[in-house]
Amino acid sequence: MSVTIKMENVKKSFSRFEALRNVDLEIQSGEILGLLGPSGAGKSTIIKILTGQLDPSSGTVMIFGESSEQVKQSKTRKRFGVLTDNSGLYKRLSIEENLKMYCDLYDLPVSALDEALEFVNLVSSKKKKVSELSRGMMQRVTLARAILHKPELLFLDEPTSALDPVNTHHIHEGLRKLNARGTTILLTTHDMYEAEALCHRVAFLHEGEIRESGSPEELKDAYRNDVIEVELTCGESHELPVNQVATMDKMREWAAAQRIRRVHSNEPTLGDLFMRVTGGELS
Ligand SMILES: Nc1ncnc2c1ncn2[C@@H]1O[C@H](COP(=O)(O)OP(=O)(O)OP(=O)(O)O)[C@@H](O)[C@H]1O
Repeated sequence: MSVTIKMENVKKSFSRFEALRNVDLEIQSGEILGLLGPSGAGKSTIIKILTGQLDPSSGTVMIFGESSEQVKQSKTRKRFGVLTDNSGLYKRLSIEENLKMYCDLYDLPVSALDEALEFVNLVSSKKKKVSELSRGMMQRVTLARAILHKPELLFLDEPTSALDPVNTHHIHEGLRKLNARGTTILLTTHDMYEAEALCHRVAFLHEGEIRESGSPEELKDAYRNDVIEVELTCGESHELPVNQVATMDKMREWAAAQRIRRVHSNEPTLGDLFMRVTGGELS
């Protein structure tokens, strides 16, 4: 595995406000990394810096082994696909006409358009004008545009925030397939289920700093409190340490008297970790 993205000591200030304080982030090729954090944490700022829409105030940013300055001058940007909230679509044109323009720009066959529309579940709506689309449809068109040229690296700023569960599932399947074909993906999300379902690694960003990173399993292990919660039929609830003889004795006693209603493992969710890392500022 090689390193696709490397950010070292990256700071970004807007006037006197420090949006990014000291970001170190590495993404390996073939990885799906989820950037999690409350509103205003700096997630979009990181994506904008990586995609050349903003310059960092200091620090180094390397993508495919090139500095962010070199990337701006080279053809490397064609290796990216980007989805941000800025759609850049022509409202008076249809979905198909908009995407056709991008096919021409990237010198792609029209078959690429159909494949991308299939990916976002919009084949039957391709004649619709962009001005007539719902927010979720618009989001899917911008996603189709981002993957049209089969990029090696995909930046997705909240890719499913406006989607219903069926389309979210469809997009997740598509992203997994793209990743299986080798696409590296950096996505931001507020949806902890999405993070857990899709990401090999997650990084928690808070107040412009990465506070924790690792695979969802590693992070949950690190924060696990080794207790089980036993709910009894009388309504009482008891927390007991796992792997202790006394716990097993108690469980045996309750089981013999048929007093156990439910047993919970108390494994923390990514949502629990988010709350701990960010001090409970869910957005
Ligand atoms: N162009 C700008 N000028 C001034 N401040 C900015 C600018 N862009 C972002 N900020 C500030 O930087 C901080 C980080 O913003 P950013 O958009 O990166 O957050 P975010 O984590 O993506 O939030 P959200 O989840 O709400 O999209 C915020 O406090 C925001 O107000």
